[in-house]
Amino acid sequence: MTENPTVLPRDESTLSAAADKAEVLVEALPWIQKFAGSTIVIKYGGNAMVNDQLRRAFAEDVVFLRHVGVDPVVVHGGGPQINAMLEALGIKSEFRGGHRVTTAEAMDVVRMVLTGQVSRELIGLINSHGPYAVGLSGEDAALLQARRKTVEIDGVETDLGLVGEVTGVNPEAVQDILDAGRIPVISTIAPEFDSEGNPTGEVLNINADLAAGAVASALGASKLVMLTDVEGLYANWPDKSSLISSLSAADLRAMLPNLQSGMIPKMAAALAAVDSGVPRAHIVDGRQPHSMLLEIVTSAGVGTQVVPDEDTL
Ligand SMILES: Nc1ncnc2c1ncn2[C@@H]1O[C@H](COP(=O)(O)OP(=O)(O)O)[C@@H](O)[C@H]1O
Ligand SMILES: CC(=O)N[C@@H](CCC(=O)OP(=O)(O)O)C(=O)O
Repeated sequence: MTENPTVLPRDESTLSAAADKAEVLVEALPWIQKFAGSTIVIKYGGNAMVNDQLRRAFAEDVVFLRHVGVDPVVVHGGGPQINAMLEALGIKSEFRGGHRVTTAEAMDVVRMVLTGQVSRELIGLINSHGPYAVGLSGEDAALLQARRKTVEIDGVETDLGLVGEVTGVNPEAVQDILDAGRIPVISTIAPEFDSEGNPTGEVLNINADLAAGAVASALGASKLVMLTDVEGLYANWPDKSSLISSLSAADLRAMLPNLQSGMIPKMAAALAAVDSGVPRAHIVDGRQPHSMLLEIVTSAGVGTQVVPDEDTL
């Protein structure tokens, strides 16, 4: 007995739309070949997590990368989510030089929101595709070590409370998770160490961009991609016509003293990563679904990229 063949109606436009989709897949091939087997650190900023559609698209992109042989490492922020919780609890907080001045009271909230809320939600979304994501904070397996950070404001060294800068990364903690075929999701809380290298027993709040830069350097990542709530770095913020598509580490170093607010740690992190051998750092618009995947697997560079000086000679 023969089955009747199924005949699907096809018109020219359906066929051409299908061909367009195939083009996109084929365009991805050289990029997939280039990055298969390499580590890409993705910093997912709190401002790029503003709705369910974006969060779901992010999780899909990360799982896609993992399935085409890339080792994605997620370092997440959560500034707006911390703000909301501090406000609900009536705890005041302010930013200096792009960092939250963090009191002991605020630190408890930062730790709770980053490790107990933002990280858990992200892990849940990624794991809706399979058992991939494993959460860890900088406190786990000695992943991060930190010391107190101060910032210079108008020539004055200014204290930030329980805010840290990363002094060491233990990449094995992350590598073990990657080697098991899973996706590490990192919250940026770190134990404090004194100048003799002994733990003080305190934990510090680390800006997620700076932590992502340090993790990318320690892992020898082939890219650092930072998702935020602007298209990229503007030369004359807030003039939207001044978006920079590519700049060298030297150009960025010259711009750094004049940057403002959240762009200070973000671009410092991009520079530190490129200076320590990460071949590319990208700032992409996390408000556009799949912007991260587009940056990695297409030739249509989106946002701003920072390249080592030798690449521009
Ligand atoms: N030169 C600049 N180019 C782009 N954005 C800038 C610039 N200077 C300051 N900003 C501000 O930096 C913000 C991004 O930093 P931040 O709020 O810390 O983002 P995230 O939470 O994604 O880390 C932008 O929303 C913008 O308001
Ligand atoms: C010291 C410091 O500022 N820590 C940040 C940590 C979270 C973060 O960096 O979140 P985004 O990436 O969403 O900005 C904070 O408390 O907001």
